[in-house]
Amino acid sequence: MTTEQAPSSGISRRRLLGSAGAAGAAGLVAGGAAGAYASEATRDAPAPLSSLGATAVPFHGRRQPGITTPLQAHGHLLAFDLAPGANRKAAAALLRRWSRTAKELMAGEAPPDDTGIALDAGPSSLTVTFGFGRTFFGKAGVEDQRPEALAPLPDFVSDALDPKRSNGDLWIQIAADDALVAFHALRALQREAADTARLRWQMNGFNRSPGATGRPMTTRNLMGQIDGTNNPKPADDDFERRIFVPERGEPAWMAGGSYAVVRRIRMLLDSWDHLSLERQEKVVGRRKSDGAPLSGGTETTPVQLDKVDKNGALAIAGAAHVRVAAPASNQGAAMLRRPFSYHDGFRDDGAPDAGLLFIAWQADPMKGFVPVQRKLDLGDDLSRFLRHEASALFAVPPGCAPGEYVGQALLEG
Ligand SMILES: C=CC1=C(C)c2cc3[nH]c(cc4nc(cc5[nH]c(cc1n2)c(C)c5CCC(=O)O)C(CCC(=O)O)=C4C)c(C)c3C=C
Ligand SMILES: [Fe+2]
Repeated sequence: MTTEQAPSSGISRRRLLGSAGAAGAAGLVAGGAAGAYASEATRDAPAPLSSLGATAVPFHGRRQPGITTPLQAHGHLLAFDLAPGANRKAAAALLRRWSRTAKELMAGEAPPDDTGIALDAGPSSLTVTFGFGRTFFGKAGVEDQRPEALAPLPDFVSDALDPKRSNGDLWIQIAADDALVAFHALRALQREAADTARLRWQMNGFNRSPGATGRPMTTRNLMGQIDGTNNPKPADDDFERRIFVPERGEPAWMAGGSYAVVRRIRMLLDSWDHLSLERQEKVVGRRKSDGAPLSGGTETTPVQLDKVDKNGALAIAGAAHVRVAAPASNQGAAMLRRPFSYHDGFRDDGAPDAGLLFIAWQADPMKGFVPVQRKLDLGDDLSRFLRHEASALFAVPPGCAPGEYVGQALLEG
């Protein structure tokens, strides 16, 4: 992952707290000299933010934030449909509003008419990422600009998709290390959709909070596995080529952008939890405790798919998830997986409605998600414990420069 995050120098949202917040703080300590001193201190010199709160990710840049940004603890995925009659001009105005607000919120600044939900907090690594779904282009009158890569994903045998929670004209991924900061952004952006776009679906997810483990670690999913180890790394020679559309790519407005495949994948946790540890590890091909491949070594040791044990059996079984999903088994197909776990209570049958909001980033879904999912669909031991319940594909344009908005080259090009 990149190191694009930096502690923010600004505490502008906290300064905006102003006298109302200070009066509240004073109320807590009213009644003596110490109280007067505390209220003065609260107004003029707020305590420094923790590094978690102070960390800001830049909104402007070559890439949109939220793709190579280290995973945050809280995520919201929102899909919108354009309202009837909303045309290209209205869509452009919406993207301009959304981009301005995203920039302010990511810097820890309060937008006009602020709801106050995130008062006191710093930017907390907030990222906001915007994408366009296949159905956007016809409605906005820019059909000729629709990328070929946005062709509908093929059907997969294991699909049990809910159309109401799939697809969408516009997509926003919001993520932050503070739950209130993330919800604050969601509320601000949803209010700004106003009459131009209506919410189609929303999914809420989470990851480990920074600082929860003794040292920084790859996150775990709800099956208890360390998940994300063998992701392409920004330092890899072919990282840019695999994840981002090349500068001379087609269509021109997508150069430097990426494609996000979003799948809501429910885990059959009751069945999974009944498997022995040995069986669980065989299904994945890695140790549960530390994520080390069953072919030996530690978490980061390269997987040896041809390694055999003393009995001549493959160390990583033929249908183990890491074998079937590996680039070596899929003519080099690779994607950057950047998921959130989710838990939406319990189903009528008593099973947890929980799993993974799987988000895969790639330069071309036909060279990333599609071939790998086809292979998994046919013979992956892990798939027996998964249900793909919703699916979407979005074109995520490159980042924008100060004064511009995301998608400007599409909507004004
Ligand atoms: C189509 C792509 C993939 C889907 C869908 C998918 C679902 C899924 N995966 C896990 C858990 C793990 N996946 C791991 C590795 C891994 N998974 C994919 C692809 C999909 N996974 C790839 C390309 C890889 C890397 C393979 C390799 O090159 O070694 C792992 C191992 C640790 C890691 O490398 O991240 C785990 C664990 C779940 C739970 C899941 C659906 C809910
Ligand atoms: Fe996987």
